[in-house]
Amino acid sequence: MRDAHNGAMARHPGGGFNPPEPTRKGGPDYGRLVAAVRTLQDHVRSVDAPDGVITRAADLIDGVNTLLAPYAADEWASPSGRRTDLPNRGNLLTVPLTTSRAGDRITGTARFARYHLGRNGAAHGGTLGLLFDSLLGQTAAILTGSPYQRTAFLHIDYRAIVPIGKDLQVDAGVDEIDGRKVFVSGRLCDGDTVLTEAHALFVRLKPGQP
Ligand SMILES: CCCCCCCC/C=C\CCCCCCCC(=O)SCCNC(=O)CCNC(=O)[C@H](O)C(C)(C)COP(=O)(O)OP(=O)(O)OC[C@H]1O[C@@H](n2cnc3c(N)ncnc32)[C@H](O)[C@@H]1OP(=O)(O)O
Repeated sequence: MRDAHNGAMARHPGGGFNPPEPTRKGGPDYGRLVAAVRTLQDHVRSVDAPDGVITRAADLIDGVNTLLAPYAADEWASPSGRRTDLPNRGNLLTVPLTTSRAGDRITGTARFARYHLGRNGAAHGGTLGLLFDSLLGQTAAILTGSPYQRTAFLHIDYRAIVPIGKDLQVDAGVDEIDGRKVFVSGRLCDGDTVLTEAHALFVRLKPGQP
C-alpha cells in the first residue's frame, strides 16, 4: 500500500511532473466510473434521506471500496489523469473543464457541481484555486511546449460569486517568459460578466526536480 501511494519518482527523469502518458487501461467503462463517482459526490452533498437510506448507501459504497482496494496502484500505473480519450483525462480531482487552443490563447468551458458548493449558491473559493491551477498549468505547458513546470504562486481575484450547475467560459494566456519563469493569467466568465480572474507563476523544473 505504501508504494502505491508514494510512487517511484526517482525512476522518472523529468522529476515528479512528467506529462501524462496516455493509456486505455480501465477499459470502456472507466469514464462511466468517474462520472458515476462525480454524481455520487453530488448526491452525498445534497442528500436529505431517512437514516435507513443512508445506512444502505454507506453499505453499498463500503462494498465498492472493498472491491477496489486490492487494485490500488501508484500514480504512474493508475489510468487516472492518463485517459486522454475521456473528459478531464479521467481525473476525478479536477473541476470539469474542457479546453482547446485558439491561437495564442487557451479557451473553454468549466462547470461547477453541487459537490463544489460553498454557501448560498456560490462555488467554494478553494475549488476556484483547483480550477485555475489546472487551467493556468495547462496554459503554461501547452503554449510554451514544455510540460515540466510547477506552480510557484497562484493569485485569485474573486470578482463575483460563481454559480454551480452552469456552463461558464474560461480564457487564459501567457503574459511573460523570463528564463525558467512563465507568467500566465486567465479568467472565468458567465457571458459578459467576469466572475474570477487569476494570475500565476509557473517555474520550469530542472531535470530530476520533484
Ligand atoms: C509539448 C507540451 C504539451 C504538454 C501538454 C501537457 C498537458 C497538460 C498536462 C498537465 C497540465 C496539468 C496542469 C496542472 C498544473 C498543476 C501544477 C501544480 O499544482 S504543481 C503543485 C503546486 N506547486 C508546488 O508544489 C511547487 C512547490 N515549489 C517548488 O517546487 C519550488 O519552489 C519551485 C519549483 C516553484 C521553484 O524552485 P526552484 O528551486 O526550482 O527555483 P527558484 O530559484 O526558487 O525559483 C526560480 C525563479 O522563480 C522565482 N520564484 C519562485 N517562487 C516564487 C514565488 N512564489 N513568487 C515569485 N517568484 C518566485 C525565483 O525568485 C526565481 O527567480 P529568478 O530566477 O531569481 O529571477
